[in-house]
Amino acid sequence: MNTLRIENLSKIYPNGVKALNGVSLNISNGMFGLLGANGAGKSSLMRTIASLQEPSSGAINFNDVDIINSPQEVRKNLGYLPQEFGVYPKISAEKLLNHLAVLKGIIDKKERKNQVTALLQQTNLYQHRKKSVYTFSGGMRQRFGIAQALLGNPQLIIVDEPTAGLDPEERNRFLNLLSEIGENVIVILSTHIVEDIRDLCKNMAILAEGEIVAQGNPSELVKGLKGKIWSKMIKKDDVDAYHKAFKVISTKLVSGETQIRVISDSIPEKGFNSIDPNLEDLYFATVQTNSPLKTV
Ligand SMILES: Nc1ncnc2c1ncn2[C@@H]1O[C@H](COP(=O)(O)OP(=O)(O)OP(=O)(O)O)[C@@H](O)[C@H]1O
Repeated sequence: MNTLRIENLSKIYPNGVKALNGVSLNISNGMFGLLGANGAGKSSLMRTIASLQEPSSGAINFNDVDIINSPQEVRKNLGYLPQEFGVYPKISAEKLLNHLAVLKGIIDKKERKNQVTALLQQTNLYQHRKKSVYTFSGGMRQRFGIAQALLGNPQLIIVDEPTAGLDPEERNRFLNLLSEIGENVIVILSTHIVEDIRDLCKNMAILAEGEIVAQGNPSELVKGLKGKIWSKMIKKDDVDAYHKAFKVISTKLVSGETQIRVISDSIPEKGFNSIDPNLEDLYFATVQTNSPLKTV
């Protein structure tokens, strides 16, 4: 079992932006979802765990080794799919993966060939191996990104917003691939898409303005909201008034009408219906009230 312990991590960039503020997390094998809006600090956290940048303060231990003082410990165990993978050279996927395997230190030629072939098959790219990656679709590129991240059998895999821009079929295929991998290693999936986390992650955290505002098992966290989420269909013109009167967590157009969802310990007023909370409610409720909700 691999363990990643993050304690009281903060990151202040030279321009004074405090991107992370006292982040503490315990992560073990399986898929861990990190949910947060744009600018919440997800990439800052991912880059710091990947030892691409140092934190301003705090500690990170991977399998009980301090990886801020010994970054090579995490680097040799790391598979990283950054948000921007950069420009692909005009060589075939197979050649590029082989080249990346050399860079990752897989020097034995036979072993390298075996790994490259197995990973192209696992990511369903084997039939496209002779094509250049820059001709690939978004989904194929992300699958190639995972193939390169898996070179060298890493124990810690970090994927930063991997599903943005993928069509639903590719997104499904990609997420299934991740969950297969996540059984025996740590996979940290950073995303602003609630659905990416709902079905796949046994543990998650919500990051807002550099702080962890909720963490735990997604369904346990959602259970904590039971009986507290109320909905009502209202006129579009009344939205502002409801925002002033109640803790509105979301407003949605449903068949041309406006549905508001409100968080409240008891019925807010006549006409509201109690509804089963979902992960999206948890996300909006937590980010807006910013009150830490924790389960053990
Ligand atoms: N190298 C940097 N120098 C200065 N500020 C930075 C740097 N990188 C990120 N920031 C700032 O830190 C904050 C957190 O950014 P970060 O990219 O970590 O968030 P994010 O949750 O990954 O968002 P996104 O999904 O938009 O990438 C933002 O205010 C951002 O502008």
